[in-house]
Amino acid sequence: IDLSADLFGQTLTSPLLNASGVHCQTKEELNDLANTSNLGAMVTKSATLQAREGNPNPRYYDLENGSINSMGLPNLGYDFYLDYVLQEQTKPTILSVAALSAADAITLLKDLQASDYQGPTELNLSCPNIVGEPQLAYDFEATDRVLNEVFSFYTKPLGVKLPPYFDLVHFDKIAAVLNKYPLTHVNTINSIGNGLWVDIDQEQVVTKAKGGFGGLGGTMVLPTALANVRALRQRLNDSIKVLGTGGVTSGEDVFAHILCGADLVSVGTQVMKEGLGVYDRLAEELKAIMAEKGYQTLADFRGKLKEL
Ligand SMILES: C=Cc1c(C(=O)O)[nH]c(=O)[nH]c1=O
Repeated sequence: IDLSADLFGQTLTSPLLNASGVHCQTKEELNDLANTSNLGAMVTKSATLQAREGNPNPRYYDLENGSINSMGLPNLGYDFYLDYVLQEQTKPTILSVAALSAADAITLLKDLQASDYQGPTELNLSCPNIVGEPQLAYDFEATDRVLNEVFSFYTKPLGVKLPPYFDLVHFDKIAAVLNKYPLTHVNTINSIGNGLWVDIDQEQVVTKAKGGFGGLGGTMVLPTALANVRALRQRLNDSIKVLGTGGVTSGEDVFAHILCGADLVSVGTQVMKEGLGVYDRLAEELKAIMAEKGYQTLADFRGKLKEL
């Protein structure tokens, strides 16, 4: 059984990654990822031009069937993560970047274009937890404008992190925009934005920022994640890879993401619940499913979801 996968020309021993934001903010956390078996590649916490504290605590809450977070984009700043991927990287790494404005995104990517970094970058267009800021990728015209300007100068490998869409016309619209650009990949989904959890005993919300509204992850988002992976795979040019993120807690979930078309699969909430050992479990479970079904490689079943 062969779990190898390709990350923009780099061969990975496993198709599994961490979801940006989970266990990837500090040097210690990034080094943990580098030393995690069955984690084929890793993604940094989305970096902004300036370091950020993020939202006040409580800002992450574990739920029976997932998680809710309003972290607020805490990160050590773009310079730290650029230095990490240039100097410290030992495992294939995707540099995730974010911006609070289109202007900041352009500034950051112009600097990255001028830097020695030649590796993959992921532009996060979907952070749901910046007070007062919309999730850019829900504005199709704005997304088109930003990507048009970015690709007027950026020539290195670049993908985007997308929010979940919930309307087939929206899948058509975002795919029509993305297919205009030489993107390496889309990573779908980010958390389902602006969910709300209620603590019945205390009769109050469980996270502080935005009155308790936050991004949802974990088991509860799996059907939405699978739909977005499938819909975008069906609509995007073959040259654009799909990284499936959302709701993975078992080898079956990894299998489902790949069956829907995912080239690679990221895991977030379940790492928060189970720790980095989850990757060994998921790899073993996936291999057992493949053996049971007579599949040797991921390509044997990738994208082959049958309809009725
Ligand atoms: C980059 C900010 C994000 C955050 C955050 O830092 O609040 N949480 C998410 O679920 N997704 C994000 O994209």
